[in-house]
Amino acid sequence: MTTGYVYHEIFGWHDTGTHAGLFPSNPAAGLQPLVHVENAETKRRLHELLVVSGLADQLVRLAPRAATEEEILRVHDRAHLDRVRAESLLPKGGDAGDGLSPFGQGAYEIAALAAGGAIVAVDAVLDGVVDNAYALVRPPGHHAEPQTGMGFCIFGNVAVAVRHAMAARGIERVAVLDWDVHHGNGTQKAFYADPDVLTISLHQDDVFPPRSGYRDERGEGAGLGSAVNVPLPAGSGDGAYLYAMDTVVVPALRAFEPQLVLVASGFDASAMDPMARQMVTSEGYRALTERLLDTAADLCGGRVVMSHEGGYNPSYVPFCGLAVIEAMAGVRTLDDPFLPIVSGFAGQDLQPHQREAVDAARSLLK
Ligand SMILES: Cc1nn(C)c(C)c1/N=N/c1ccc(/C=C/C(=O)NO)cc1
Ligand SMILES: [Zn+2]
Repeated sequence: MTTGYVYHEIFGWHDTGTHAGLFPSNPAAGLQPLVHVENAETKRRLHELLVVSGLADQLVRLAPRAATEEEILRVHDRAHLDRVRAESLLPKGGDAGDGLSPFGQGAYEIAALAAGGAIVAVDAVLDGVVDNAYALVRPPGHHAEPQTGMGFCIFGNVAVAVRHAMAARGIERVAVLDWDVHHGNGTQKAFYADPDVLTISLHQDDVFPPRSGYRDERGEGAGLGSAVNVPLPAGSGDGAYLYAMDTVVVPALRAFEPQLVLVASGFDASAMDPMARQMVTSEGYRALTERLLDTAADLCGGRVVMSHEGGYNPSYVPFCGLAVIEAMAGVRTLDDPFLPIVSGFAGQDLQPHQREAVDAARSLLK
């Protein structure tokens, strides 16, 4: 398999600051300047592991380009784009829109490059230059809604790439699988009334955005049934995620018959992530990827494009990302040294209450 890879050092220059919008340093209250979880380090370390493992040499390097205004406006309102661009001109930057997502000067150009990176990956797959592709972009995008950024996201990278595939490349049906541990609310909202875009989100139940990603969020109007949500209980590990993949995601994809599959690929469902309480291991991510690729091979010539989202443990995200991209390229390089620890956690296998949660989601499939 030939796998495309998008990365650019400037993604590491996106400045998310030291206050996360709500927690400015306050010595009298014991608050030190924050090390923001959404920082460059985790993505840089994944990139460097791809290089050091030798896997990068087996990937087709794709240079990102900036998404144009027109491409961003296929998903976002003019007001959102203009506000981000205006605040991005300020020396101290601004916020993506929810007050929790600060950014520095020049963030507009970096966010446009992230969305454009996902577009470049889609074009390389649709042009047959590569079989599949991974866009290691930053800032993430899956929380960004048409009218506002949110949860560290400025523009909906995946949503912009979906609209590009449909408007500029004539693709008629696109499926998005979001395995980031947080609900893919932005992508869901962009296509909630669109029957030609299937959005599937696997996420820890009710973490972020608050009260978002419930099973009964299934789409609206012509789009009813085109959104699938699988909220999973805290503590869900490889067994629960693979059961959800096998009994909900794969059947939904087979029924929808997409011509292209995008993945909002976050690794914050991992067993070592600070932002949630799931237990997925690198081998769990590898198995999820293999199942997805097998399904995509049957449905759409294996056309799968992944765009990086969350994932905040700088030691473990690299090995989770390595496992996914190895599966995409069909090779193995370095073993995950943390695997003996995390795979040994009690409860990695499917638990009754997790089976019930997945079965409840499956019962709502159209
Ligand atoms: C709610 C709420 N209220 N307050 C006061 C705060 C500070 C709240 N959470 N902020 C969050 C919590 C989690 C994320 C995860 C993003 C990600 O990794 N997505 O993939 C972003 C912001
Ligand atoms: Zn996340």
